[in-house]
Amino acid sequence: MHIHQLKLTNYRNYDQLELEFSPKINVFIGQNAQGKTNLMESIYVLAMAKSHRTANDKELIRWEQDYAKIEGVIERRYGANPMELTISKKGKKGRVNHIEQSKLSQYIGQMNVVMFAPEDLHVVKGSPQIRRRFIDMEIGQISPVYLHDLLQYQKILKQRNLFLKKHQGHQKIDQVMLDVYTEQFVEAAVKIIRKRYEFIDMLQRWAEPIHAGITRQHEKLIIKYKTVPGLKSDWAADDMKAYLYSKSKEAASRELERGMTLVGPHRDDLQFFVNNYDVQIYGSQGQQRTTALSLKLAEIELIKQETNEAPILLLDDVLSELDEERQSHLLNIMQSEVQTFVTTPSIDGIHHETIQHAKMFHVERGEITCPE
Ligand SMILES: Nc1ncnc2c1ncn2[C@@H]1O[C@H](COP(=O)(O)OP(=O)(O)OP(=O)(O)O)[C@@H](O)[C@H]1O
Repeated sequence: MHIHQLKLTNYRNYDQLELEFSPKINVFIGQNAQGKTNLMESIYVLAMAKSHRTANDKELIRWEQDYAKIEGVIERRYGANPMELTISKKGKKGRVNHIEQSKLSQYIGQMNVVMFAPEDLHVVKGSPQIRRRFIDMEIGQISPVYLHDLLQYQKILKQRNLFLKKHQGHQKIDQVMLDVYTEQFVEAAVKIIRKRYEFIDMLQRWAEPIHAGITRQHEKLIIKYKTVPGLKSDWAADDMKAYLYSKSKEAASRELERGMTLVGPHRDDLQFFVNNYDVQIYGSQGQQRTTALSLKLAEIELIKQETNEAPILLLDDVLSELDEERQSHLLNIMQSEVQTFVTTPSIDGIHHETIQHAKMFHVERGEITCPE
């Protein structure tokens, strides 16, 4: 799959912009704060209806404007597919083939992107929140219904937390009401946990050989999903629900003391092991980068497997952060059928071959020019 045309209206520092891309490699060169990340973000938002760097959609609208619009023509195996996303203060609307989608979960998944930005290098070392976000965004791409389930879970969690907060420190509470909340909570939580187990399992299958390849067979990468302690991945859904219900019951008095839900997938995490030691604690910076790179490359393969088409790869300011060997692993991918976008302040630190056949663009103060 590749994006052929992009049109931006009132998006961040772009007033009006129309571009045509190469189906292979596109390189955007520009100084700081000129709009390189904004452009990459717009392609990501066109696919995901969500930014990778902010949860506040209003930030995407050009200052003093009422709405932002991103339009793109996506070339797929079976033909061209126009997509359009409008972001206004009232919300977001997505169109595919000029038809408005009643739900954003129907819109997402039509176009697949993999973003590799400097913050992804922190997926190993950073907070659990970064890793949960990573899992959620990736599953969302291959299974849009997951995003719907996740929203549902967050809604129920919020209601249960409100109840606990309201009764914080109270001796007497409406036990029947709490049980109702807990039942709904468990039902939604188990859906999330099962999908995450499934995803991590697939990711592991791709990431392990990729990581071994990058490290010339010196390192074995294991990804471990940390969810509710004691819960087992091979249990049937009903057994998981019964277990989570009993764990919630057990935690109820502590939850009432603290005024929040203490057990559930909102506290999940990932752990990465290289040759059996925890990379987060013992890994060198280089090993953490290799792990992040293996995860991204695995994501590409996983999306290919699930959708039968290669996703679009967005490399925002990361190439120069990787040494020549790691760059060349990305280079191999870029030279295959993956359309790639690269941003960089200068081409000096980038492997020469990578950009030899690329389409080059210059970014300056919200304007993009293509010298050819
Ligand atoms: N909603 C907005 N409306 C107008 N301008 C915006 C908006 N949001 C961000 N900007 C401007 O966009 C510019 C930042 O662009 P961007 O983040 O793409 O930088 P960049 O070219 O990737 O540079 P760097 O390499 O430093 O990340 C800043 O000048 C910022 O003020």
